[in-house]
Amino acid sequence: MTDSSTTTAETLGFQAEVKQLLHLMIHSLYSNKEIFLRELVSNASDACDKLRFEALDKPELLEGGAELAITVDFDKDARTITISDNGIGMSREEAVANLGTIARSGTKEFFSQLTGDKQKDAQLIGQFGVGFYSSFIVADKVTVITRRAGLTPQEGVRWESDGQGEFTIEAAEKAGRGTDIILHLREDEDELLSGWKLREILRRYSDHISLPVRMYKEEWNEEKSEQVKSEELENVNQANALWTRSKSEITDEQYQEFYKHVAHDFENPLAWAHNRVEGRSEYTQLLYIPARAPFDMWDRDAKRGVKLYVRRVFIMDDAEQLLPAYLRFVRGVIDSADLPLNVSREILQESRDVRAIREGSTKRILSVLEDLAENKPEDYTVFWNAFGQVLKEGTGEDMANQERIAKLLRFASTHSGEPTQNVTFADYVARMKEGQDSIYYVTAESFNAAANSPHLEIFRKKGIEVLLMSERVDEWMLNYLREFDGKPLVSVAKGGLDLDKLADEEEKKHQAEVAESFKPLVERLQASLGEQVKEVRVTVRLVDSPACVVVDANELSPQLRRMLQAAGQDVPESKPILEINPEHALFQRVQAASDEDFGAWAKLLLEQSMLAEGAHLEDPAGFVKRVNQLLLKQG
Ligand SMILES: Nc1ncnc2c1ncn2[C@@H]1O[C@H](COP(=O)(O)OP(=O)(O)OP(=O)(O)O)[C@@H](O)[C@H]1O
Repeated sequence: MTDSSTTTAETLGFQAEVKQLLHLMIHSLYSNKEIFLRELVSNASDACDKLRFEALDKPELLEGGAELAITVDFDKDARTITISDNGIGMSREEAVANLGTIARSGTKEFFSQLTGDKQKDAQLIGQFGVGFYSSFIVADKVTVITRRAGLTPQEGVRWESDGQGEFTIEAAEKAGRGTDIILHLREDEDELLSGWKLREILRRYSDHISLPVRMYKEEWNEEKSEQVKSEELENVNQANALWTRSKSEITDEQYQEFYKHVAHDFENPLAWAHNRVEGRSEYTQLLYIPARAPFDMWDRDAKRGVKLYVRRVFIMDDAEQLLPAYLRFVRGVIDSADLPLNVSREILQESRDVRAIREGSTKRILSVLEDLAENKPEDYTVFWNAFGQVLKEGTGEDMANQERIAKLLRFASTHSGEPTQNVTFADYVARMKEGQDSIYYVTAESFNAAANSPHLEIFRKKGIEVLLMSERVDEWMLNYLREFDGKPLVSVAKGGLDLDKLADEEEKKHQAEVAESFKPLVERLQASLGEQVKEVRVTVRLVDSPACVVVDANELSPQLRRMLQAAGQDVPESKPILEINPEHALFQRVQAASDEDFGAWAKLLLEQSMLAEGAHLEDPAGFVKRVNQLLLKQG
């Protein structure tokens, strides 16, 4: 029994984002219009993969033919191109959901980024993936006739739209399962109505598809003096999965096209690794490093991971267990010879074979990145700019490979003073001063805050390089990454800086004298600030600034504390240590102040040090009042 809603014709509206996508795509992707065929053949191939997978449990789904294939045909008189597959097909509900909406996380945010500038938007749209909707680049009407595998011929569905904002859907009889996509070409697209042209596009874009892509054979007809189609189908692609071929038979272009298919990207990848692994676990990997981050990179729920095949049979997209999360930018295929065909996500989590694949693939990707960094530094920069922040997560997530990951990191530093992240730990170590045994860094909310931190003053004076870190992930990374090459990573804003080895005798003597002679001042400040500080002491860090705040070496850095608080976490109370530079001219004033003003000075020194460090003051209005009070005393 079928209810009326599944048999009658209905006109439905596209989701607002689909309308927007269609409009933008038609206008910005026109110069790339041939991609429609790649997208539709790609979908057809995915539909066959899904059927093959579902049929593992329900072989009856393959009724009427187990040989899966894609057929491309054209009709000069009707001015149509038809792409047919005998894959999984769609039910009425699926057709409405899949061909009328975009069901992907982050879609709204994505559309809000579009600027109206054709070139920029074309890039963004490419990044988003246009899929089925790319049909409307060349067609002014698209008809889809589809039947879900397992349903009867009467339960077919006909979907049609002119891409303007609505589509109709109604019941239709369809003899075989699968999907026919019929493109009614726009007026100027007649050049596509040619067997030669379509074959050329298919070979270029779809040669790697593992299923046969077929077209009707054509022969030259003397009488008509034109190519005439015969009844016989022929394959136009190689029809064996690209990763199963041997490397020497595959051109760079083929690798690149395959990447576009698996990654739904428009741009070429930066690098790839193609290997057959034998031994404890047997599998083939074809893994790619993209050149740019997908729009939903930072969305934790976004799909990620590589496609899993078992002995050429597609099992699942986004098999995130096959790679650690910090390599979630990697795209590609892993084809295992060991896993059972009915493997589920749950089984993947437990499987020893999967663990072996994950370890092997991780090592492989790290080698690709090392190779890129060494031999193609410009490409590595592209990679680093797109994915550096994600890779940093690996320092905590993958302790076994921490050292290798650390070598791949890039930082901004006081050496150039530029925000560009291009300094390696090895560069830093090579520039370390005589007697310097630590790698120094500062963390702050922004590059400027880091670069202007007062904590850097003594390092600048002594010409010691400091790494400038301002990404959220840095604090997290520094919790795990404690040293490089046996040299500890030390925050310039934490603990008592041990710069002794870098100071000459005279300096040391001078420091001791200063500390001694300003003891009463330090005690007075301590008494005035009381519970607000943990300690007041004379600094060795400052040159130009009067004071700064620091925390003990074992405490959370103020930057991390703020991040945790912003994320709603309870963090234990901690009081700052106020370090003063008593030789700064300001202290003449402080020393000379009346008892009443001294309190204001003490508080002001603490507050300005906290501001410089990036903190938000508890009582900003009180701070302003104190500044004004003391400014007025000047005259
Ligand atoms: N030939 C087909 N057979 C069965 N289902 C299909 C077919 N073509 C499209 N679909 C369904 O429509 C959905 C939407 O397709 P569309 O091409 O817009 O996006 P996609 O392939 O999921 O992703 P992308 O936009 O990245 O290509 C697919 O996920 C699939 O479920």
